[in-house]
Amino acid sequence: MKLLSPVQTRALDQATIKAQHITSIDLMERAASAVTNWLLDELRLDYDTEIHVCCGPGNNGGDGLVVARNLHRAGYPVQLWLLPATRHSADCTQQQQQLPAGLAAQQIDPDNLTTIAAGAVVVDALFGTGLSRPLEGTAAALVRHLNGSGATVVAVDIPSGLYADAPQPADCAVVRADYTLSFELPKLAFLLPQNAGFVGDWRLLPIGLDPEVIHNTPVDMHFVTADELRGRLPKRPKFSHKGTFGHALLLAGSKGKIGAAVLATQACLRGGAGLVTTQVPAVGYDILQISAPEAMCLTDSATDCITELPDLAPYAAVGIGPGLGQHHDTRMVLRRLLQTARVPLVLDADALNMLGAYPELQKLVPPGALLTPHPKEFERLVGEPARDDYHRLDQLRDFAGRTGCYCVLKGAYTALAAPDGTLYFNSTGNPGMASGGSGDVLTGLLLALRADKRLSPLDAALLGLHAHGRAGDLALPHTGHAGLLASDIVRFIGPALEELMGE
Ligand SMILES: NC(=O)C1=CN([C@@H]2O[C@H](COP(=O)(O)OP(=O)(O)OC[C@H]3O[C@@H](n4cnc5c(N)ncnc54)[C@H](O)[C@@H]3O)[C@@H](O)[C@H]2O)[C@@H](O)CC1
Ligand SMILES: Nc1ncnc2c1ncn2[C@@H]1O[C@H](COP(=O)(O)OP(=O)(O)O)[C@@H](O)[C@H]1O
Ligand SMILES: [K+]
Repeated sequence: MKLLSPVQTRALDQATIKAQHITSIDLMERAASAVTNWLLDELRLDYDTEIHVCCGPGNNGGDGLVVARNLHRAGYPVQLWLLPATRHSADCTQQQQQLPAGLAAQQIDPDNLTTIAAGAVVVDALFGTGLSRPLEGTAAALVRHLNGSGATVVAVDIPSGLYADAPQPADCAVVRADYTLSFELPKLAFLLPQNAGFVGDWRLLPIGLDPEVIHNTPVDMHFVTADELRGRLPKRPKFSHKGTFGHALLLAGSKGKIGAAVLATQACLRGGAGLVTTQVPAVGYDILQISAPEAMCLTDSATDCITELPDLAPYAAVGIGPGLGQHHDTRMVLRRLLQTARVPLVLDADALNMLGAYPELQKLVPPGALLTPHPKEFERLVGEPARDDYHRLDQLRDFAGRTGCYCVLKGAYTALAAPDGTLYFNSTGNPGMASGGSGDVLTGLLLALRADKRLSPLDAALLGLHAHGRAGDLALPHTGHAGLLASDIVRFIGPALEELMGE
């Protein structure tokens, strides 16, 4: 799915109106019907629930007016509140004029805000994507009042006061919604941790926006869904053999962190690599051979950390990082690897930390490599803390563009920046995955997909990120959130990949 800017969203509305020979009011009615149906079917409004609909002066307020009208006609006791404003959008004005006689709109008075019961439902239709400055005055007072009420708040399109694709100045009034009901496509703001407390649980409601216009709108950000990836993982041909899918080499582990090497190795095996060889320090030999008998094991001459780079000739891709440690000799191995590898690389964890600590190493990273930092590792990599989540995305794009690498930023909606600056947000995964080892599993899986010559670097990364999160989602019913371990993710990599396999 494309992530559109507010300007592009407006253009899409206009193009839809033109292409479908409808009016802007028709589109507003569609949006409001979708919201009304969600309130009735999903939130299961009760006839005795206290319901407040708060409307602003623009088309977001217009949506709210229609929701209030729909609920009123369906027999629900709606209290309708209007934000005082000097100018209203034409459609908002028209909807106000067409309110049914029995539904009185009341002006919001900042000095006398209505009491809202904790069990009430509030529909926030104050401001949508037309927000042009932080909320102040009556709007800000109302928002703070709503946020302190304990009511269930349902935001229409976007929580009022939140920008769709830019950061807020600190301490602005922004609605803290329990649910955000947006139309057709998600907004960048929904995907960033700093906005989680505002956006709540977000849903997309289809309103028939023109697919051709969406298709033709150029964007540099995507929210990647299962539908878009399904079929992009090639099937395994009948006469395939272990050489067909590539031989992956993994350099991982140090004393006390051989588990990271085990998890990454298991994930690489489950990710479909034809052959997997893992090099571990001598201390890891028995552990790896016992826990991943399908993999071959190279042992380093050093006991506790990796100090030798094997001959790379047999390998289709090389991964380095999980549990590696940052010993001087290990750093020399990383340097040699970066200098000599002619195959796809996956760099994670301590490999990234060493790139951060030694910028001269960073210059050696070959274009096309795949890097998988979490936010702290990414900060070390770029050597500068991000001001906020938006700035961090700018840094991510800049890093990918500057180095020619594919760089991941791990999190709830893991982002991937391609060298051309395009951002892809992953849509799978759950908070049960926020525990040690999940990232090691991702590295192993991505390594397997990078070793498969049939896949482009971009597809390998997108499929791997998706399947990793999906495997976590498939594991969840068996483990619960707290009980979800990285090894559970490994167990479900196979089924997750199977869902993406095409003809
Ligand atoms: N395709 C879609 O997404 C559709 C969107 N519609 C709705 O239309 C909305 C966008 O409507 P508008 O463009 O009218 O935008 P808004 O409803 O957000 O209102 C913008 C108006 O508020 C004023 N304003 C902006 N920031 C303010 C502030 N901080 N304090 C006071 N006034 C402020 C602006 O000057 C402008 O007059 C969407 O969010 C959505 O709810 C639907 O009606 C139809 C379909
Ligand atoms: N709340 C979450 N929702 C979805 N995925 C998550 C969440 N928290 C963590 N993950 C995923 O789990 C992995 C954690 O990686 P990382 O932080 O490197 O862990 P570790 O180093 O312990 O293996 C990442 O792929 C991340 O996207
Ligand atoms: K809103």
